[in-house]
Amino acid sequence: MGRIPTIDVAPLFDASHRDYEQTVLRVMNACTDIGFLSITGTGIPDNAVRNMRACVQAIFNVEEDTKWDQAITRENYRGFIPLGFFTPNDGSGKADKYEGYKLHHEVASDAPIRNDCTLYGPNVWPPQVPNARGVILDYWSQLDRVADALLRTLETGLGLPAHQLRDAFRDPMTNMTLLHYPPQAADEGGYGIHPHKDTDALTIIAPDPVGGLEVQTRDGGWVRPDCPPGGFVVNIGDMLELWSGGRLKSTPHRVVNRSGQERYSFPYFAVPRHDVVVAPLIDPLPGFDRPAVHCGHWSAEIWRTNWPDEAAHDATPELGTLSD
Ligand SMILES: O=C(O)CCC(=O)C(=O)O
Ligand SMILES: [Fe+2]
Repeated sequence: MGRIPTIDVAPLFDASHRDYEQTVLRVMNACTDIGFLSITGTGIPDNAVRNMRACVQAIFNVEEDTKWDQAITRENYRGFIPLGFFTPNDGSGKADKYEGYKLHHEVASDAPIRNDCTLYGPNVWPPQVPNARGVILDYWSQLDRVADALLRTLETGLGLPAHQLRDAFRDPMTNMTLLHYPPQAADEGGYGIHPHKDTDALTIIAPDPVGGLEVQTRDGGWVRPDCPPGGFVVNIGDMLELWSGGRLKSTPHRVVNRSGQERYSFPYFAVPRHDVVVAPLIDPLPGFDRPAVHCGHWSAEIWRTNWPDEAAHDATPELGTLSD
């Protein structure tokens, strides 16, 4: 344990590929070991990522006032999260050194699913960057395709019925955070993002070449993914850990931007439909005992407890915490 492998996932898009089974095994080994992997061979064109990065830079390259005017609200977790808007939930009171822009799976304002769960809806697209909607939704659909292939891989690897995981992602609560991390001085404490586990099922990130993502090994050290240009970093979140009864690992990670340059990131967080209840689909590992998570309730609690004056209570799902 301790190494983040790079895996060519091209065979995973074709179950009859002669390297399909071997590639499934390699992905499973990474996900049951460190819980992180770098992937190549996704078929995502380089210019989709390049356009996305330019778009994210343009979104943050506006007056500070604009960001506060278009900030997220308690009712709608979409739009800017200006620098220092939230303090981390670890009680330290130290704000993470990033600014963000929150997006969710795009749903039309008259879509029937909004009657079942009010968290669904259209995104707030930044009016200052007119091509943002097109560029981001194009990139998003590419990642939907990659996430689907990875979920099929995990179905195979865990011995689950075909589609058992993938079916949970029809009308998903998948979301994305656009992130801008200003450079941190060498003697400046704190984090871009403090150590945490992802609470979703699966995260996919196009790493910024300036670096800064660090992943905890089981012996407590920190390693950096060595992701080749054009590749993506994938990690298992708490929901897949729970579904797999503890076999797939949700691993703490953090961001420290000591590159001296601006860092931009846009993680895609795959989250199931609102009415999906995540619970082990196979016998849990000995000692793995966690309550089931209702995705709609979980999402609503994430929205609510991000506000520093909102406390978690007994019904708040136990996800993303570092104490096991
Ligand atoms: O910016 C990154 O590379 C990682 C961000 C992250 O871990 C998160 O948003 O959960
Ligand atoms: Fe994360």
